[in-house]
Amino acid sequence: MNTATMPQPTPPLHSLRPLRRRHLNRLFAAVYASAILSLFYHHILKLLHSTTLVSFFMSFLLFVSDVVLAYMWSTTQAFRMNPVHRQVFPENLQKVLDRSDFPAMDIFICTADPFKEPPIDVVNTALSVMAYDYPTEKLSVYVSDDGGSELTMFAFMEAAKFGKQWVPFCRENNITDRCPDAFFTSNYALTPNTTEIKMMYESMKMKVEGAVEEGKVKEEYICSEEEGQVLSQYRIKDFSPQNHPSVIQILLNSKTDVDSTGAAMPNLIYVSREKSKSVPHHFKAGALNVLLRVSASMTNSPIILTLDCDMYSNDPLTAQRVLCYLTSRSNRPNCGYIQFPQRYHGLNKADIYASEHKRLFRTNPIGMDGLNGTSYVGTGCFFRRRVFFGAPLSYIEPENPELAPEHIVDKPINGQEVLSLAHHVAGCNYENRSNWGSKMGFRYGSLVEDYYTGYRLQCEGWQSIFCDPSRPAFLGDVPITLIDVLNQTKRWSVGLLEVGFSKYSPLTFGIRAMGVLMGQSYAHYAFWPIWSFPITVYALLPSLALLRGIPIFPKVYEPSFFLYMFMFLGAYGQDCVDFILTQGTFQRWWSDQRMWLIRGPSSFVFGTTEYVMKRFGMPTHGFNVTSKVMDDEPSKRYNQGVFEFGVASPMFVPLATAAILNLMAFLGGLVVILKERSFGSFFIQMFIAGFGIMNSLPFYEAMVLRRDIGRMPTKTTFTSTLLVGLLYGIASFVPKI
Ligand SMILES: O=c1ccn([C@@H]2O[C@H](COP(=O)(O)OP(=O)(O)O[C@H]3O[C@H](CO)[C@@H](O)[C@H](O)[C@H]3O)[C@@H](O)[C@H]2O)c(=O)[nH]1
Ligand SMILES: [Mn+2]
Repeated sequence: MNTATMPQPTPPLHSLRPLRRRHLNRLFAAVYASAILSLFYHHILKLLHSTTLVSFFMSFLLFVSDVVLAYMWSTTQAFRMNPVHRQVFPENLQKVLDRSDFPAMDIFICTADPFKEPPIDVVNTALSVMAYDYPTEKLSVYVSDDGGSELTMFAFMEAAKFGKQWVPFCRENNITDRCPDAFFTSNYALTPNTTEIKMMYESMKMKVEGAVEEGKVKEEYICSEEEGQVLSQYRIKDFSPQNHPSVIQILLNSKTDVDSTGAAMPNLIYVSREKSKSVPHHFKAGALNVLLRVSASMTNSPIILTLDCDMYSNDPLTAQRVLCYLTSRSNRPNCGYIQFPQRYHGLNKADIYASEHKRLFRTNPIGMDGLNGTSYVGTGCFFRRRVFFGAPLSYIEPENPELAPEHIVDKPINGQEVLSLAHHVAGCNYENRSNWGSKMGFRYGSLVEDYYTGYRLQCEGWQSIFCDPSRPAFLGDVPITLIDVLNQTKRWSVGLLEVGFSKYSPLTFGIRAMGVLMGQSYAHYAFWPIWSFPITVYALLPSLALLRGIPIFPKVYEPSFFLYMFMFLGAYGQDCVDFILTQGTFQRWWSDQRMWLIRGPSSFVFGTTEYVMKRFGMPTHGFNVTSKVMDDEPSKRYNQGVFEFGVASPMFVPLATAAILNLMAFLGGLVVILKERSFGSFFIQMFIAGFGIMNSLPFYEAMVLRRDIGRMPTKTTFTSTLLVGLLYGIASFVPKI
C-alpha cells in the first residue's frame, strides 16, 4: 500500500507521502476500542440489573444509541488508518509529454432549472473551463440542460460569442481567475483592455439576466434568423421541461470557429435530452449517460470531466495536473478517476451551516486515498472514458460500436450523420433493455448517483486518486438558508440508504469486493442517516429524565463516569484536531459539530422516513435541486452569520423541541439538584442539557429575539412548545424509580 518509493520517470510528476499522524491514529483506535468494550460491559450490567420495565427501556435506548455511535466510530477508523498527502508537479509535464500529445477532454456540465440555477452562473462555469491552459482544440464542453429551457440555450448562444473574446484575453494576459464573474469581482488591474472586456461581459450578463427575469427571450435580443430558428425549437406545442424532443446545438465548433486572435475555439455543445412524462429519466445520472453517448458520437475523448453547474474552475492548470497522474504509470495502474475536492466560495466566517463538509470532501478522502482511492463526489472529477464500459479486465461492448471508448470519430460534428446519431442516443427510450445505468455508464438506483457510481466502479476493481492542491481547483456555491441545507442532506440520506440496503450494500457486497477497510469507508456513508437515532435519543431522553428527577448515568467519581468522560472527550477531541489540521478553525469546527447535531433529528430522520416511504412505493420528492440563487436579504443575513429559518418546515420542529426541552431541563435540573442535594447523580444529564443549550443558541434567538423575516415562524415555535408539553406529560406518568 505504501508506495512512496516506486520508481518514477524523472523528472517526477507527482509524489505521495503517508501522514505521520497515522501511527497515533492507530494507537488511539486500539485504546478507544477497549473503552467501547468496557462501556458495553457497563451497559449490559445495567440492563441485567434494571428493576422496572421503564428503567430497562431507558437503559435499552441508551445502549442501542451507543451501539450505533460505536458502529459509526468503527467505520470512521477506515479513514484514519493510512491518510496520505499527494503533490503534483505540472511544471515538469511538458518535459515528459509534448503539448501536441495532450489527450482530448470532454467536459460535462449539468444544469436542471434556470430559476434555481441562474444561466449566467452556468455560463461562467463553462467559460472557466473553456479557458483552461490546454490546447483549446482538444477541449469539448457539453452542457446538459435538464430544464429544457430556452433561457439556458440563449445564455449559451451569448456565451459562445463572448467566449471568443474571453478565452484569448485570459491566455494573453495570463489570468488566473478564468471564471469571468470571479475575475471581475477580484482586484484586477484596470487597463483599457480589461475595461473593454468587462463591458462586454456586463452586456451579456444583462441580456441573460433580463431574459430570466422576463421568463422568455425577447425578440430584440435575437440577433439573427439562425438564432430565431434555434429558439423556435422550444416554442412548439406541448414543449415542457418534463416532455419534449431532444435539442442538440453545436454552438462552437473547434474546426471552424476561431477566437478574436484567429486561434481555434473549444467545441461547445448544448444538449437537452428527450423527455417524456411516462419514461423515468434518472435525474443527473440519466443526464450524464446521455452526455456520455452524445459526446461519444461527436468527439469521444478518452478523458471526461464532470462538473455541476455552479462549480467553476479556479485554476487553469487543473487539466494538466490530471495528466501528471494519467501519463505516468503511477502506483495505481487501474486508476479510473481523479477526484478534486468540492470547495466553496462565499462561506461566512464561522461557516454556520458547515457547508464546507470538510470531513466528506477533504479529511476522509485522504484516508481512502491511502487505501484504494477516494469516492466520486459528483463534480470536479476526471474519468477515463473506459471506466464506464466494464471492469479493468472485462470490457463491455456497448450496443452500438460507435459509442465504444476506443472508437475514433472522423466525421464533422455538425454533419448530418453525427447529429442524427446524437439525437438518437439522446432519446428517452434509448436505454430500454440495455446495460446503461446497471453495468455501463453512471449507475441508477440511488439519489446519490455520484457516490453509488464511484462505489460500483471501485467494486469492479477501478482505483482512484484524490488531488487536493492548495489553490482550490474548483469552487462552488453554498446554500444560504437552513432549509436548503437540510433538504440537501435529506436527499443525500435517501440516496445513501438506497445503497446501504440494496443488494450491493457496502457491508456485504462491498467488503467482499474491496476488502474490509474500503468497505467500511463506503459503509460509513451508506449508513450516515442512522446517526439520527443516537442524536435524537441523547437530545431528548436525558433531559426528560432530568425533569422527572431520574438519574440515568453514572455518578461523578464512579469508575464508569470516567469512562463516559473519556469517550466523549476522546471522540470530540480527535474530531476537532482532525478538523483543525485540515486547514480549519475552532469556530468552524464548532459549527460543524452543531450541524451534525442539527442534521440528526431533521435531515437524517426525515430522509430515513422518505426512504422507507419510497421502499413501500409511496410518492416521494426525487431529486430536489438545491437553489443557487443569492437573494439580497437572505444573503445579507448569511454574511452576518445569522441562521435563516423563515419557512415553517416540519424539519425545524424536532430541533426547536429539543432546544426548548434542554433549556427547561437545565433549569428544572438546577431545582432538583438543590432540593435533593444530588449534584453527582445528575452531572452528566446537566452536562448534556447544557451542551444542548450551547448548541441551540441560534434557535432561542430565532424564536424569541429576532423580528426579521428569517426568524423562526411562530407556528413552529408554538408546535414545538406543545410537543415539549406533551413529552413532559408522558414523562410524568413514568414512576420515579
Ligand atoms: O434531474 C437533475 C437533477 C440535478 N441535476 C444536476 O445535478 C447537479 C447537482 O445538483 P444540486 O442540486 O447542486 O445537488 P447537490 O446536493 O448540491 O449536489 C451534490 O450531490 C449530488 C447527488 O445528490 C451530486 O450529483 C452532486 O455532484 C453533488 O455536488 C446540478 O448541476 C444539477 O443541475 C441534473 O442535471 N438533473
Ligand atoms: Mn450543488
